[in-house]
Amino acid sequence: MNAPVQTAEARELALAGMGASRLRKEDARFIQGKGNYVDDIKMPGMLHMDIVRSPIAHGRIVKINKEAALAIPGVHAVLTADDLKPLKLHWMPTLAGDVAAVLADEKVHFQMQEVAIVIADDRYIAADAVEAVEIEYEELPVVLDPYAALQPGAPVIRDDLAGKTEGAHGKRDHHNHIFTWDAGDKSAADAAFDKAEVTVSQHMYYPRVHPCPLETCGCVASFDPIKGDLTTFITSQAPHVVRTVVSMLSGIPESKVRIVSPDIGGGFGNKVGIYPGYVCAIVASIVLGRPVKWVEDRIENISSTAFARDYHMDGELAATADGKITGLRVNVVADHGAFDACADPTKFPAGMFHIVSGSYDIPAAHASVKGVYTNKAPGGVAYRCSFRVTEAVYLIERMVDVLAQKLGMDKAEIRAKNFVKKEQFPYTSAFGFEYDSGDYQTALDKVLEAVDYKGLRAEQAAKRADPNSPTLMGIGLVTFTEVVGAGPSKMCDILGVGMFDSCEIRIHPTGSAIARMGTITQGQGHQTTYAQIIATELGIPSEVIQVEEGDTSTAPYGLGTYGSRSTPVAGAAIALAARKIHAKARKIAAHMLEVNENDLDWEVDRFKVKGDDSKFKTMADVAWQAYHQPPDGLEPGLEAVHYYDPPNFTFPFGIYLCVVDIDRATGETKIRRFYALDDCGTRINPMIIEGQIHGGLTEGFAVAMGQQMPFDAQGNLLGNTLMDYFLPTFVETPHWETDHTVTPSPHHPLGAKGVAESPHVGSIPTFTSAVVDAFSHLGVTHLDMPHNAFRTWKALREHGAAL
Ligand code: PCD
Ligand SMILES: [Cu+]
Repeated sequence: MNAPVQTAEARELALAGMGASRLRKEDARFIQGKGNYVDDIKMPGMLHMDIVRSPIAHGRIVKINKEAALAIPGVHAVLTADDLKPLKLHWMPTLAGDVAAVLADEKVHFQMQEVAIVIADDRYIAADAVEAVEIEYEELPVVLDPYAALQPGAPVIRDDLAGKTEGAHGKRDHHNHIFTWDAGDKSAADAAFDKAEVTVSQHMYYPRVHPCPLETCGCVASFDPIKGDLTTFITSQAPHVVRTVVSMLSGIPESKVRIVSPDIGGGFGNKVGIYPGYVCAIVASIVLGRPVKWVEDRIENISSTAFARDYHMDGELAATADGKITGLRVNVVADHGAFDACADPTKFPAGMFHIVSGSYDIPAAHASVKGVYTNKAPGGVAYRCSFRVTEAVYLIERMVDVLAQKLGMDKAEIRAKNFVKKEQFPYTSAFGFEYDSGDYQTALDKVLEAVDYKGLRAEQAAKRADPNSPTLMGIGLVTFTEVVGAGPSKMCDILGVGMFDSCEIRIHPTGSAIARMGTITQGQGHQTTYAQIIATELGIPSEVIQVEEGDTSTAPYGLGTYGSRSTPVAGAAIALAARKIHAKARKIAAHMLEVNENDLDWEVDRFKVKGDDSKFKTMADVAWQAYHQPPDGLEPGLEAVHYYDPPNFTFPFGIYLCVVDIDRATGETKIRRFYALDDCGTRINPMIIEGQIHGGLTEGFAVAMGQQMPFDAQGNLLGNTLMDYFLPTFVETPHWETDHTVTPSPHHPLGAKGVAESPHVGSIPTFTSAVVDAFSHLGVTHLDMPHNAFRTWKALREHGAAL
């Protein structure tokens, strides 16, 4: 009997390649508790580190007494800044061009700052020893408000910068001023405002929040005193960058430093930076010659590792009387805490904030961001957003609503009127971004129809007409554009290393494969989706393609995973590495079939001789040949490496609509409906995309409806536990409806754009838009987040709408 003939479609399905909702390969180990996280790593002779932290937000260190701590049995060392000084490691450079104290040097600048470390036999002894370290402080006045910090007589936060009038990003004009960064054309924007028929302005505060991944930060550092090798397992979203920085700081050749990011329990930007704890654990391992583990607890994570946002924003729009936007002006005061430790591409101290013109064709625009020091923890990371895109999208979407309100126009109508039109792409914004592709109107129409927008507005009007309605109904609409995939090396670097990414693929003789990339999954499912790209490109089933990331000793150099850059950058590298292999495979197949390369057609998983379906060689046949008997003149083996430097960012977009019902008696807000349409170009795994959207929407819900990091007057962070800091569970999380359109990126080899951050960036202003919409008939133009029941109830009272 002949073997069953499989159609091309059947063979394609069997590959589980691009477009397939392939189940996550990583889940088999995660759901069985077989993940391997930093805290699962145990090494022979391993010691444990814990950190002594400042109880006050600002003060001088008068005295540190280690005696009692050192006397506890099992304590190996207590180290302070003075111990790090001879190694010049008591301060370290930050990604933003500032320096940050590794251990407080004479002064503490924020509550919970790292002051000393204790290394002991186990975590419990270390914790006891932390309590036993005696530190005397002389308290200094605390400044928490960035506007107050810029007053002439404000307390000096950074004594170490005394007299420095120049920072990493230009002039400093006050002792607490970090930088002022401008984008766009100020005089053009001013001229638009001078001529405007209508102008609106709005102040808004985007609160300080924390990414709060389930797994906190930590590492296991192991220095081998004999070989001089340093291996560190670390919760890092950018292991290669860590290797470079560790080598630069320690003087150990980069070839002797191995950084491994094992499984990571969520990153969300929190694991991009290099924290004092990592540096201290590495130093401790070098000093003691034994492996040292450090893992933060939840309170340490929320209070001291990177926060996000904390932007005080003023927006202004100029427009014609019929709603065409003619100008945009934005002023931001950015609270960076005590050290400028923002994680942004080097040349962008406010990240990609200048995407602030959004999805709209605005002819003249200017934005200015002023970074300020305060007595708070440093950070400023891209919490599920590609470097301050969240703040930018929030601002423009709020402003367009404010303008619509002033003009009495519908939210959807004013947006459609100002969209960058399909035929305008590639479109260069007033800030200089070249938007690669988009089709906003099609997406908007789809959403408005899906939710019956007219019907919703009619229902809202009826509710408003009824004075006894128990609820206020609000409809939020946001039409956002993101900028992800940092980035072209000519624009984006981290500490001088261009933001390219990489992929290496090796096909084995029997036709299975291993592939390694410079990115690192933290839950996104790269092991599943990357294999799908290779499967489609090379005709090898996803199932036999092993994807490995995160070990600097094996993976090619890459800049890591954040800013939704993996698909736009590494995803392209994967496709192009696969195409190099494909080109070689074609030569081998031609040799095997004794035809010219040009006489071959590629079909799913095989090269076929043109016009003769019976003559073909599959990729598996070719792989065997490559190792068995390659054609003369061709080297054996079948592998390729590709480093991809994107020509541009990608610009995914989305249209989100939210309906809320606010209880007029309690202020409780029910999310009745949330409809999210996303366009990320070519979709690799629709199921994973949907999961990413659900996760990002849930995090957006958390930020908009509950997350905040309030401080008391002394600088104590109130609410640094999960009792207080809002992490929605299944119980609080609304039901999400998802939809999509597909507008491929013209410059990406697969047409794919990043997607993971879109739902976060897009949803937050949608919630605010909905809540404010419920109050808009009362003349309310804006309400700051979080929209928790208490704050919303106060607004109901203030505007005479409470029952
Ligand atoms: N078109 C397309 C796109 C995409 N995709 C898919 O999806 C995902 C994603 O992707 P993307 O967008 O590219 O991104 P990535 O880079 O990878 O990632 C990153 C992100 O991611 C997200 N998501 C997530 N998830 C999880 N689970 N976890 C985590 O952690 C996380 N994180 C978050 C964040 S925050 Mo930042 O860092 O802040 O900046 S950024 C971020 C993957 O898997 C991929 O493959 C597909 O399929 N298609
Ligand atoms: Cu961001």
